[in-house]
Amino acid sequence: MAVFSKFRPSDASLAHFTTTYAIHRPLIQRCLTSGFVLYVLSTTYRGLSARPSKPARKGHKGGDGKAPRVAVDAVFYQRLSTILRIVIPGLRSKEALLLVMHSSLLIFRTAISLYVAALDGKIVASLVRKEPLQFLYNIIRWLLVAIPATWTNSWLSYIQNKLAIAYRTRLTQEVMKQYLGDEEEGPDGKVYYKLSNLDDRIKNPDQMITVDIQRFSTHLAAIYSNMAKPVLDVILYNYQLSQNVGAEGLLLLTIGVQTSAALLRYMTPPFGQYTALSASLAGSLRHTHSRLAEFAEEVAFLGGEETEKMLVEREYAGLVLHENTVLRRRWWFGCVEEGIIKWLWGSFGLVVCAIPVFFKLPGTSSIDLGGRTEGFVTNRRLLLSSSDAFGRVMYSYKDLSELAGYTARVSVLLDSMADVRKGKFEKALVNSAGTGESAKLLKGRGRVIESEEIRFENVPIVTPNGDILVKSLSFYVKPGEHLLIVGPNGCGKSSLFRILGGLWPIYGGTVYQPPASEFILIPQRPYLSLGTLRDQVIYPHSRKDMTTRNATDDDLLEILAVVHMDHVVEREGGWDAAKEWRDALSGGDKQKIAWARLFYHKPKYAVLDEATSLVPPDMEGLMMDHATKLGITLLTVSHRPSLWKYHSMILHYDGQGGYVFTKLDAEKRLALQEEKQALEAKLLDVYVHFFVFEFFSRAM
Ligand SMILES: Nc1ncnc2c1ncn2[C@@H]1O[C@H](COP(=O)(O)OP(=O)(O)OP(=O)(O)O)[C@@H](O)[C@H]1O
Repeated sequence: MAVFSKFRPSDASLAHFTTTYAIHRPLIQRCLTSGFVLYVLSTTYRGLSARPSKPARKGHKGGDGKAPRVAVDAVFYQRLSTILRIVIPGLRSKEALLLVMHSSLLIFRTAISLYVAALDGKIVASLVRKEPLQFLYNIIRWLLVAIPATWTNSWLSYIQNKLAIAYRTRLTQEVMKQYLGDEEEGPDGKVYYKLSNLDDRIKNPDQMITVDIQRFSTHLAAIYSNMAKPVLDVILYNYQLSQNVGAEGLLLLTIGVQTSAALLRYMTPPFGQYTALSASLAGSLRHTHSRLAEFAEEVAFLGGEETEKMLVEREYAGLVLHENTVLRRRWWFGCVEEGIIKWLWGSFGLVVCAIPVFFKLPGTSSIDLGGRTEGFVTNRRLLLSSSDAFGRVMYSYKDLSELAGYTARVSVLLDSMADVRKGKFEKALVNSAGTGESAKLLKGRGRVIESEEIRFENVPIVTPNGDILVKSLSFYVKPGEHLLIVGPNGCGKSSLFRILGGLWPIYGGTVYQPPASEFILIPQRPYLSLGTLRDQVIYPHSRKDMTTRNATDDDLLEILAVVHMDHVVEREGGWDAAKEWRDALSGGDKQKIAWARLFYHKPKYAVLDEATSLVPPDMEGLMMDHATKLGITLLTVSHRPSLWKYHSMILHYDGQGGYVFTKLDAEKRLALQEEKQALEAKLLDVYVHFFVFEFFSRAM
């Protein structure tokens, strides 16, 4: 029933307006439709462009100790563009090709949906008109269109997942390159060490590299189809709709939808911030668990279960509290969102679909019941798809916020690594570090010069938190002149090796040292890698490196025989046996394997940090003799006097910031030590006699 035609203009001007409008309607339609397209594009652009971020709420601190500043703002786009350059390195890259394929499929799918909407209307119209042949023909078209439709959907999901994997691979490769360094990495490397020891920004790089990068990649791959496709859909469906119901209806619909959408956007909680905080809290929980697994034996012997439980529960409670808060916000937001997107917009749509049924639009011819039904069904389908697409644009803002959260995590990782490589650290310093002479010293930088011998000239020993252990240290080690380093606990003996190994920054003076490949460190608890028994002896060499240097398994067996460990090859199931060697070998055996590693590599210098503390004295002598026989110069930290005789120089820290560097006469020093011990024993004897005498004389 065309109600519109029943209205009679009450005066001439209205009649004139209606006639003019009818004449110019095609132009008005075109203007309104183009205006609509521009409007959708500009609102989408504004929706995606930077907006001022809300300040982080009080008490919401990231697990890494900083309030996460996460929002869809300029910082986010700047971070994202940096990461995009990594994950899509060029227009000819595999990722760019996948994106082009993805976009083409998205357009193809929208075209199919438009065709299906029209077909749906035709099927219902043939039912209303009672045309069985037409109905059958349309059903066959329906079945035929299902073939490309299903094919496209499967391809879309396949390519999206491939994109996620490709992004993840690029990002992981880039991060690993920075984290573990290139092959020719100089002293700028060792980022994996510096990140956790010299900088406070990253608490759990493992979680960031394995979990956060994966989530970021999945979100980034999804966000493209979640945003690009709906925007395209909104434009195409609405264009088609404006042809069917008139652009005027579309204008009204747009005003209604945009007003409610603005309200919805205003009410959207900061999901990006929540995501970053969740990832950070989950990382802390994981870190606490992995520490427990790593130190299980120590905790078990100390009976620390209750304390560990408390620590894990505290981390878990923090995570759950946050997740529950997010869940509650998601719940009410879900209600509002569905109410507006599904129900309110649904009603707007029905009203728009009813326009051509109740009103005869100027410039259109009258249609029968079948035609009206066909128009209604097609328009309704278009509207449902369009509102669904617009809903997805709205939802994608939530996705975009979450992506902002993961982008922030990945960026912090990349930025911290870049800073650490440049020697810029962010670490809480001791109070004294900020004042006077200490502050001046911490601003300085020393030099490293490659040399045959080791020589420190006026080098300060400073811990990563700015504690100055020794203001200016000078000593040298010439090839063949073994150095013994002694001093009280915590005075900086091992720190010296950290400076030598390029792990700690040099704040002054000059360090002369041979390249890192000419050093090997044996700590008290040697590192055993994942891999075979052979890998433990030749670490960090690979089997290929071993073949290159013409070493065979028999040579390795001979080396193991020196440290009385040759029996383990048979006991453990051969050279190719792979297990968790950290648990399979005893403390002393681990030290012997580390010594075997030293004998395999035969470096110029060996740094021994309490490296014989767990082996019997006779074995200790054997190992030291063999090392000197191989021409290895030793830098030894040890509290055992039995090792003195192997060294010709001594560096003695006094624990107060001072030190003595001099020749070591082991015999004289031992004699003095014995004399000192004898005097101490005599003194003790005198004290005991004195106290016994005093006690009895008072008692009498
Ligand atoms: N990664 C680090 N961050 C901050 N301070 C550190 C770090 N590593 C070591 N330190 C500090 O540096 C100081 C010297 O440590 P170092 O390991 O050199 O002592 P040491 O003389 O070898 O002692 P010990 O004989 O007990 O092994 C200690 O106070 C220690 O707390």
